[in-house]
Amino acid sequence: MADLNHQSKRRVLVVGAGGVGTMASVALERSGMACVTAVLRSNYERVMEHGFDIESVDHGRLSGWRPTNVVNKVPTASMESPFDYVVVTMKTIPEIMNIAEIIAPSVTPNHTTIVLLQNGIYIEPPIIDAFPTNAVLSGPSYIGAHEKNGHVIHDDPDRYHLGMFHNERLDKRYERAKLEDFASAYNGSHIEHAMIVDDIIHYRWRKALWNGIFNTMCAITQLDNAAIRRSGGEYSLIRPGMVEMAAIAAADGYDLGENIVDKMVDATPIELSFRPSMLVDVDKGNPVEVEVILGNALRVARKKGVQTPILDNTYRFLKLIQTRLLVARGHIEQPKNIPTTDLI
Ligand SMILES: NC(=O)C1=CN([C@@H]2O[C@H](COP(=O)(O)OP(=O)(O)OC[C@H]3O[C@@H](n4cnc5c(N)ncnc54)[C@H](OP(=O)(O)O)[C@@H]3O)[C@@H](O)[C@H]2O)C=CC1
Ligand SMILES: CC(C)(CO)C(=O)C(=O)O
Repeated sequence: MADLNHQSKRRVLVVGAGGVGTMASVALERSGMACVTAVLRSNYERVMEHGFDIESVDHGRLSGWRPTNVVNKVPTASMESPFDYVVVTMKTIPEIMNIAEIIAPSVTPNHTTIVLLQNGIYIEPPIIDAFPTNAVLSGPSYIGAHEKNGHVIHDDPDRYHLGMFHNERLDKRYERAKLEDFASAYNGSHIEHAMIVDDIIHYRWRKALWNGIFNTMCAITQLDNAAIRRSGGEYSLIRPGMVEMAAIAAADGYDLGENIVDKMVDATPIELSFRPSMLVDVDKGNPVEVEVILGNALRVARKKGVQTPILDNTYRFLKLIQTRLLVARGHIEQPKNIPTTDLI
C-alpha cells in the first residue's frame, strides 16, 4: 500500500453506496491514496451502526467495514478542503432525478473532477453542461457487485475502462492529468481495476451492445443471461438486437469491428448464469436505467436514420415496466393519459 499521509490523500466523495459505490470506496481507501466520504441513503443507519459486510472476489471478506466518512446527504464542499473527485455510482433515472442537481453542492468549480462509474451511453454531456469548468471522467464498469442493507456480494472482479470525456472548454493535458491521477489512486491497492483508454466513447458503445440488449431483455423476461439464451432468445432477440446496436455505433462513427456480436455474446459463457444489474433492479422493485442504457442509443439512431425495430420494441416494453415500477414506488401517479416520450 502506498505510504502517504492523510494530507496528501485525494479527497473523494462517492455518491451512492450500492454494489459499485461500496467497492469503489474499498478500492480507493485500501490504496492508501484516497480518503473517501460516502453518501448513503437507505443503508445509512445500518452502515453507521454495523458497517458494511463484504464478500469480495478482489478484497476478500471485510466485516464491519466503513470508509473514512459516512454521510446521509450530499455535503456542501468546503472552501479550505474541496473534494478532488466526486464519484457518481447511483443509478441514472432521469424520469425522477437530475444527477447534476444532486451532486452540485459538492462540486467546486475549476477544481473537482467528476467521475461517472455508471452504465449508459452519452451520460456525460449533461454533466459537462452543468459543470463547464470541471473535468469529467467516464468509466463503464464490468464489476459484478450487489448490495442489500449493508451486505455486499462482489463476485466478478472490479474492472473498467476509464477515459476522459473531453470538455471543449478545458485543456486536454489537464483532463489527462486528472485521468492518470484518479486511475493511480484507484489502482493503488495493486489490483488493476481502472484501465486507461484514449477514446472512452468507443468503449461505452461496446458496452452498450451488452447492456442495451442483455440488461433490457433480461429485465423484461426476468430470465438471467444464460436462461434467456437457452430459451431461444439468443438467436431471436439477443444477436439481432446487438446487430442493431452495432449499426447505431457505426453511424455515430464507432466501428466496433468484425465479429463484435460473437465477441460480446462469448464474453459471458453460457455456463455463467447471472442477473444483470437491470434485472436486479426489477427483482428489488427499483426503477431501471432504460433511458441512459437504451433510450440515449435510440436517440442517436433516430438522428442518424438507423432502423432499429427490435430495440424500439424493447424500449416500449421496458417503458411499460418502468411505469409500473415508478408507480409502485410512489414516484409518479398511475398515468391517466397515454404517456409518450420523444421516442414513442
Ligand atoms: N451492480 C453491478 O454489478 C453493476 C452496476 N453497474 C452500473 O453502476 C451503477 C451503480 O449500480 P449499482 O451499484 O448496482 O446500483 P445500486 O442500486 O446497488 O446502488 C445505488 C445506490 O445509490 C443510492 N442512491 C440513489 N440515489 C441517491 C441519492 N440521491 N443520494 C444518495 N444515494 C443515492 C441508492 O440508495 P437507495 O438504496 O436508497 O436507493 C443505492 O444505495 C449503475 O449505473 C449500474 O448500471 C455497472 C456494472 C455492473
Ligand atoms: C456487464 C455487467 C453484467 C457487469 O459486468 C453489467 O454492466 C450490468 O450488470 O449492468
